[in-house]
Amino acid sequence: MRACFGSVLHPTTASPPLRSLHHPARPLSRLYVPRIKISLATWTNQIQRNRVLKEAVEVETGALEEVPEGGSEIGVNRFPLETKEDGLYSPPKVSNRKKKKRPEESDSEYDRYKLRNGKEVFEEKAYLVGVECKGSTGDTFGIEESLEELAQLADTAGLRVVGSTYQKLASPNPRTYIGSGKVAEIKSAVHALDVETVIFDDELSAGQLRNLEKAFGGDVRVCDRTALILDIFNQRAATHEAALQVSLAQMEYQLPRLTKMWAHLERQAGGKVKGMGEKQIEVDKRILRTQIGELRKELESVRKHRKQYRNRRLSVPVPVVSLVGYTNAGKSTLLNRLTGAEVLAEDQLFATLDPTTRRVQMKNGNEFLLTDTVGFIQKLPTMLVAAFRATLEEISESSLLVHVVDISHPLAQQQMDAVDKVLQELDVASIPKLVVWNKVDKTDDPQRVKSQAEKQGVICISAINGDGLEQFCNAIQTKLKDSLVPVEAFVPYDKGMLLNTIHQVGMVEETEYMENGTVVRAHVPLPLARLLTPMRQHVASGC
Ligand SMILES: Nc1nc2c(ncn2[C@@H]2O[C@H](COP(=O)(O)OP(=O)(O)OP(=O)(O)O)[C@@H](O)[C@H]2O)c(=O)[nH]1
Ligand SMILES: [Mg+2]
Repeated sequence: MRACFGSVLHPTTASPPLRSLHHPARPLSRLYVPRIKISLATWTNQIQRNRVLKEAVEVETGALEEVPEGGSEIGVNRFPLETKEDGLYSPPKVSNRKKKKRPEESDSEYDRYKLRNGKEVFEEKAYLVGVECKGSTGDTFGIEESLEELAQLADTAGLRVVGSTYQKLASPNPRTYIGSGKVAEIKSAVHALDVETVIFDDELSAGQLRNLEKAFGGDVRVCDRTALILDIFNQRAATHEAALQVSLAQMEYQLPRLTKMWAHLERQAGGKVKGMGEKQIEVDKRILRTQIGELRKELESVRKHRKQYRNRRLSVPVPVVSLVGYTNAGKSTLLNRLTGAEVLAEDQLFATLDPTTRRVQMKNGNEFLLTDTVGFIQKLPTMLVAAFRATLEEISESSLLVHVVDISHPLAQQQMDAVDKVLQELDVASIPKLVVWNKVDKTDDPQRVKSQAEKQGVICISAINGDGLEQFCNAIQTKLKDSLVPVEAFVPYDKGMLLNTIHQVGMVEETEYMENGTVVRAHVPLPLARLLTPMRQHVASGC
């Protein structure tokens, strides 16, 4: 038995066993307990290790036949992400018969145990499938580029991609997403390459998942991009809150996909227990709903604590600047560079899940808070972004959004569009935005990129070597000023701290020292303007 992406279900009570999400034949004995995080890869380990050990024993005892020299073994690299011009994949010409193993193949199975994120994981073989709908606009990701990104996601999740294919369709097939010819073609590729998981580049319905698994044969798991991203989030969640919100998102993803999972039992019983599957789904759904409810309650209490901390932070009204952008654009590297924070920054997708906030002090003494947030990706379901409420709150309460773009990426423009789309969905398009082109050092012609940026009024930086950061901070200051509120207030001398804060976070134009206090004219962030309200009234009446 192998687990599906995110389908780590554990029992809390003596409930009937839940079945694997996409695989009725694989019973999952326990219902979900969110505190225990087991990713697809780690879950697979023990089962796979047993399989490998069994095969090794069989080899030792000569239970398996030798494969002749130059036999029909398929190397995993023989079909690396290749499709023909027309998008049609030619399945390898090998028999579908169960392949015979050589002794050294057991060793190569051992090679598939890798250390990822500090955990030993078994690299499952994955095969990727995409669909390009005719009429889709050319300014978005092309199908090959989207599949390339899916391969990166699969790699991040700890899978080994052994091949891919795509199909051009007028519209997806409601039953199997792809056409029947393509299903047959993938089936032979899957068997020839010993594929364990087929990943679709778009979200599939419960029916499509079930039909595809049935079509590919018992042992192959089918999942989609969303489930893959959820699995990465599950592996990477580092804080209690992140773990809880990923678990919740996984369960919410699973709930509608539990439909008719038990229909196979009716078939096994020759149709004598009609309705049994139906009842079991209801039981499973009820258990899952109860757990979703409990998880929500737990999340709420964790969030309450975080809110208290945020409120304390907001009582010092320093403007908040949030770094947003495509995953891997260099947001965390920029935060680290500017603040000396030690946020994990690496060449992997979704390295950051939890927001981190640090104070940045500029040369003129002005300050702002800089927040690093979870990266976005194309085809990211809004429900998934919404799950990261902490990130959302940070973004929506910012004075300024800095959109970090990896300008060295061949699809920089498409990535920018994808980020803008998510920001629109999050309803934060009204917050002022500053676009920065990062990784300029990595481009072929940094000088040309810089002059292009200048023409467009965009800041060019290299977070890794610090190039352009002073200009970047100045641009932030100018932008922040646009979002500041002009105030004129009388600050009594016994409220000297407040005057300091105005100097720290606002822009002071004029100060006048009176007998009992200071009259100050400045631009300050909205929260500070609110704090100063009584003193502004004082100005109106007393000066
Ligand atoms: N050459 C170059 N590499 C950079 C630059 N900035 C970041 N990187 C690299 O890009 C990779 C991703 O950087 P991160 O800071 O983790 O990116 P991120 O936007 O935080 O990514 P997520 O957390 O996944 O959303 C890392 O390997 C960085 O070293 C840069 O200015 N130049
Ligand atoms: Mg990051």
